[in-house]
Amino acid sequence: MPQRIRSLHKSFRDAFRGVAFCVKNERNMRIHMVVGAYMLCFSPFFHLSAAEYAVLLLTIALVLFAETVNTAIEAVINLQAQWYDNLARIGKDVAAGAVLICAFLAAVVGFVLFFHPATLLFIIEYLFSHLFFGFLFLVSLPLSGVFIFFFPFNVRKH
Ligand SMILES: Nc1ncnc2c1ncn2[C@@H]1O[C@H](COP(=O)(O)OP(=O)(O)OP(=O)(O)O)[C@@H](O)[C@H]1O
Repeated sequence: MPQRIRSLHKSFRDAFRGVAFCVKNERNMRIHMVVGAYMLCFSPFFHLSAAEYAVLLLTIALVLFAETVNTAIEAVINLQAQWYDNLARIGKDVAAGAVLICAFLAAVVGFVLFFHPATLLFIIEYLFSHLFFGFLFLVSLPLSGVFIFFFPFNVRKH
């Protein structure tokens, strides 16, 4: 493999490893992923426009971005501050605050795009009348819980 391709391949591999680290070690990351996945799965019921889909995708990406940057900041702070340190606390609190702001924004976007009581009722009826999808939805709930709280099952932090 030529050197340039190899270095491109390596940078992608490193970036994927970073994302995988967040998914394995950050429960909040898994919560954001599950919520984002449900939003995308149910979005066809809401007949979103292209612009609304763009807002939805950007919002999901923003929350995942904030969580990954928060994880990176935590790791760098841990490298420097092994013990209690006021600046370390401020750095971690501010980074967590950035995630909170993005999650709050995502909740508002979700409310604006998806709070249509008639459509929500239709979805419930749909899940009851289409047993396959109803079954899939029911099965997805405990699986999501297991993914959020128990994944990756046997990997220790760091
Ligand atoms: N070295 C430290 N010195 C002072 N306070 C700290 C230190 N490490 C962590 N803290 C405090 O504990 C909080 C949680 O830090 P921790 O490293 O456990 O992050 P976390 O629980 O993984 O956070 P998140 O849920 O955002 O990923 C921080 O927001 C900070 O207030």
